[in-house]
Amino acid sequence: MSSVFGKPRAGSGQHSAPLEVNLAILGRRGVGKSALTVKFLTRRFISEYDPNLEDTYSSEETVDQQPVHLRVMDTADLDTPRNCERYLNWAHAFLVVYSVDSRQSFEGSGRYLELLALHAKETQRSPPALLLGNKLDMAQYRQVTEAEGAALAGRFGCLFFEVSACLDFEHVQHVFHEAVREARRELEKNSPARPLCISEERALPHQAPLTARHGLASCTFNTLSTASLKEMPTVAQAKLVTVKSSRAQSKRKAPTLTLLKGFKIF
Ligand SMILES: Nc1nc2c(ncn2[C@@H]2O[C@H](COP(=O)(O)OP(=O)(O)OP(=O)(O)O)[C@@H](O)[C@H]2O)c(=O)[nH]1
Repeated sequence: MSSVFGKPRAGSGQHSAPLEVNLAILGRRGVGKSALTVKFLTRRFISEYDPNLEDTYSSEETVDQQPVHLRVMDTADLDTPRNCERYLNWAHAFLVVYSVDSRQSFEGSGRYLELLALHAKETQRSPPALLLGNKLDMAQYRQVTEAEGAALAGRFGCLFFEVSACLDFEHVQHVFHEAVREARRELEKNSPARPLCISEERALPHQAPLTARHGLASCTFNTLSTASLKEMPTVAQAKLVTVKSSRAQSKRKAPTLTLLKGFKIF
């Protein structure tokens, strides 16, 4: 009998379980965390919603041909980081957002990056962060230059993008997928490949060989040694609601979003 566990199989990537990635979006109020999240999930720019809701959204993505179950926590920290454990211990990657037309929000993003760096030092675990300067469409009212954004990102060793939640979807999607790639790199780095493996032809100690006990002409006894499971982060507490956008309802093939609390989707 030949064992297949632990050995790469042709095309196995297509049917493998999706990679689970938790992404938290941080930043001061009004920088566009919700607008970016909704843009990514629905391709739409939504300008109106309840700013006090902290929601976690779930979306099935394909990143570099790999299925990914992505959870996005759109945090609502008010003006300073509070009760941060809920996302610090949960996220595999962070998007730290400021608005290019707000110096105050830029300073706030620096504080978030410091918080993440401190947490990484304390826990010896460093989920990647990406710095985003949002509202690029408001560039004429800039209070933060692109060079300043890049310099801050450089100080903390993170990727940097300027985006706009109300411009093209592809750019916003690219940023979220980059966050998935960063998270994946970090997850792979921290969990060395421990494949499910089968060692063949191995008899159990203190037991007669299976062939003898059952009188089988030929039998291979396989010992299954399972991969040790990585400790799973606690999933954020939230109410699960399935929401279909009107476009999803009108086009049967459009993706259905599983949202944990609803935006107003028009
Ligand atoms: N022009 C422009 N406005 C944006 C953009 N992103 C968000 N906004 C607007 O900025 C305001 C705040 O956006 P939100 O997405 O609510 O910001 P937030 O960071 O989630 O804010 P809180 O929920 O209060 O933490 C809203 O009026 C949005 O319509 C953008 O890229 N460009």
